[in-house]
Amino acid sequence: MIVEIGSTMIMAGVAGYSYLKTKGPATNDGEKIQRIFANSGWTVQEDGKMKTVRMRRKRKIEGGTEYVLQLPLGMSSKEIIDKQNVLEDGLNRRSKYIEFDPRDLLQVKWDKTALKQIRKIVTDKKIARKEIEIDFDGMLRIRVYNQPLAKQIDWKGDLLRNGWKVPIGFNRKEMIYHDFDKLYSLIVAGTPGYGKSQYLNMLITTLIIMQPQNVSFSLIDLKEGAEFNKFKDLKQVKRYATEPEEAKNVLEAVQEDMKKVYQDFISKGYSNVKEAGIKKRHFIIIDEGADIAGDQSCIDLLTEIGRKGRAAGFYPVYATQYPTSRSVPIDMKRNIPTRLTFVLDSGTASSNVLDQAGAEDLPMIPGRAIYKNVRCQTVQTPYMSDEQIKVCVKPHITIKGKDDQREQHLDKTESSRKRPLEFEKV
Ligand SMILES: Nc1ncnc2c1ncn2[C@@H]1O[C@H](COP(=O)(O)OP(=O)(O)OP(=O)(O)O)[C@@H](O)[C@H]1O
Repeated sequence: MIVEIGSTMIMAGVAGYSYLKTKGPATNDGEKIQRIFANSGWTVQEDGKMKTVRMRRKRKIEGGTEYVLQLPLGMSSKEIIDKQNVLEDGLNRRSKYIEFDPRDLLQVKWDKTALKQIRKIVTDKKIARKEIEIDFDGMLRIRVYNQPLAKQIDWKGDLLRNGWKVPIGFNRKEMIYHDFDKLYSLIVAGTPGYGKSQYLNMLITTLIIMQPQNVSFSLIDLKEGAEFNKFKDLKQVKRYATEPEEAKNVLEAVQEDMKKVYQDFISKGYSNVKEAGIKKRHFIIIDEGADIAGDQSCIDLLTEIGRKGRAAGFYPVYATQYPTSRSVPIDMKRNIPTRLTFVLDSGTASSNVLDQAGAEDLPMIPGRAIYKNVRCQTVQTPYMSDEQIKVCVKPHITIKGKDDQREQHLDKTESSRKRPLEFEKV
């Protein structure tokens, strides 16, 4: 009986499949992509004919399929990348009828649970949402993933690396890192509640664990100290400000320090701290940069630190909830090309940070972000709990207050201190 039901369903499935293939809606993602291009009017005119993309190749990748398409002359890849959501929605579109690919029957074990298994396949298909990534390297590459990225990646000691490499996020294949000694600074943006501040906390803590003797910070927390308060008494924190007026003083002091380091290695005939063998690095971390954006002198200082700081080992990390053309000015972007953007509320906000749309279409998952280092990648940033942060920074708390005390402590050796957690560096 079960066998009879099974064979009838397979026959019906095969017949239905052949019909849909020729007449009905597109049934596989490659066909759907081409159909979306045609239906959305993504075409150009050439010799009096309408031309659209041509599918050149497809290949299996981890967790999905990559489609490689050739664009006709005159079609802009940026416009397509900006409309990524149209492609993603098209690939996730469900018709009213139950979508069932006859090939799914091959997974079914034909016993008394067969109907239950079929129901499960249909339900799984209903709730699964495909995610895509688009790139252009002369060909348009559309990667379609069958499963979404993990919703949480917990921070663990094995994420630590040598040097100044800090984890950015998991991109489905691996954890990707921002190497501050190569890429220097970073702009971080994101609507409240999606992980921007948590990321900054993780970044500070990771740097302290990795380089307790060599790292120092100027922390500017314009959320009235709500975020960086827990770090202010650490010996690595050289300066700390919570008001825009203090922020300017901090930036001026950083500029002075930077000049001294500069003059020091230049006078010895070196062109940067790496060549000079100087191990110290200073991070200027600003949470809610929009609050100083109205003060042009602060923006000018920050832009100069972004430009000259590379050679001197002074690396700014500038974060904002409101990425407008004022809070992320063009000069700053020119000097800080690498960006990390969590969910944003509009394509305009996304363009202000990434120079392209996309962050407004990220799923509303805390920690989900786009990292742009030349090309954009969607990542899930590592989650470090407040408890983990407390444990890791506790051994570094020192007498609070004056800068000279902090500096003195910075110069002391670390040998007598126990590391908060033992981690293996890779
Ligand atoms: N990487 C992450 N993975 C999983 N959950 C996260 C992650 N980052 C943050 N969260 C969760 O989201 C909440 C909000 O994060 P966070 O405070 O960093 O947001 P925010 O964008 O900085 O907001 P605000 O700008 O108001 O500070 C956190 O309390 C945490 O529960």
